[in-house]
Amino acid sequence: MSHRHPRDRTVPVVLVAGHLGVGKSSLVNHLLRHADGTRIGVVVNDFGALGIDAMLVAGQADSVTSLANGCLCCTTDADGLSDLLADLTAPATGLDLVVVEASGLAEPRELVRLLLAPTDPHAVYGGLVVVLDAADPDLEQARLADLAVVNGLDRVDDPDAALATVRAVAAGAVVGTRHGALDPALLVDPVSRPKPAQLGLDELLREVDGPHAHDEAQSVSFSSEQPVDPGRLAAFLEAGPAGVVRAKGVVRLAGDGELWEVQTVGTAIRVRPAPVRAATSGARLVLIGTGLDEAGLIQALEGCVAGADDPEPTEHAALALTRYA
Ligand SMILES: Nc1nc2c(ncn2[C@@H]2O[C@H](COP(=O)(O)OP(=O)(O)OP(=O)(O)O)[C@@H](O)[C@H]2O)c(=O)[nH]1
Repeated sequence: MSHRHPRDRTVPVVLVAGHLGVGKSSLVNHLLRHADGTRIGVVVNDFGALGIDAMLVAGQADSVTSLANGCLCCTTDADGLSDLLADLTAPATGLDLVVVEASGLAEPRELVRLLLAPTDPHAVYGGLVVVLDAADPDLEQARLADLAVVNGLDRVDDPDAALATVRAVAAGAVVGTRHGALDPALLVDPVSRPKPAQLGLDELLREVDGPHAHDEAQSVSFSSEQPVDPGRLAAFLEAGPAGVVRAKGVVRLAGDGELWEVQTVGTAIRVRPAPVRAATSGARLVLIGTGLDEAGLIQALEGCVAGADDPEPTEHAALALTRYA
């Protein structure tokens, strides 16, 4: 995305929700510690609850704490949220991801509605992450999630059974964690920035953070010289392919021949006209997640490519996908 004009730059805003004590702060702290070059803005309603490591904190001004690794942490209540999000996603802040920890703010559903309000040109909805207790997952919340994080797998006898219970009801992606150790790459593309010669504080903290290492996100890349069938691609994305947390890329649609940018988080799909005429006659897609069946996913995507035997697309065929614009 770095080739785009700053006006085009959008920052995903991810909402983290879940019951009291389920591991939301652990997850947010893990993201901050493992941010590497990615600049994360965190919105909480109380710094104390987050308990950011003192070592990570570089400076504090009123309700904003700037962390030594370029991340920012802010406090607000629900009323101040939209103004704060507009500030945090403004190009001048240089943030790559904003995470809103929902505890105590409001109902997750309300917040999603607020985040989806298209008032801020730089913010894009990055998905609802619901943290669940592996020992007693709230299945109602699991249904709402774009990404359900089943945390506390170290505290249950049968982690696979805990994951299967959630997978049975979740529409979006499901990932298991211990101590909130979620790979940030599941939420945002890693950004590499020049590193100082010294170890950063986040790196130092990570050295002592060994047991909470995360399962690395995987990616599967697909490309085709031929355009895709919008209906089949939409059905593939809507089904929430197993293990896929995010998908992104550009696709040319059979029929109208237009080029679209596609981004998904769980089963939340977003498309927009590709901002740059990307040099593809067909499709380039990357699927990001855990436990991916590469061969199966490639095969499924090959099935979305328009074939010579397909009937002529109707005038409205593209709507199957472009209705998400
Ligand atoms: N054993 C174990 N403990 C965990 C795990 N995740 C979090 N904890 C501990 O559980 C407690 C609560 O975790 P937090 O991350 O503060 O939970 P929270 O959801 O942010 O809590 P609230 O902000 O109070 O809603 C802390 O003492 C954590 O260290 C886990 O996967 N396994």
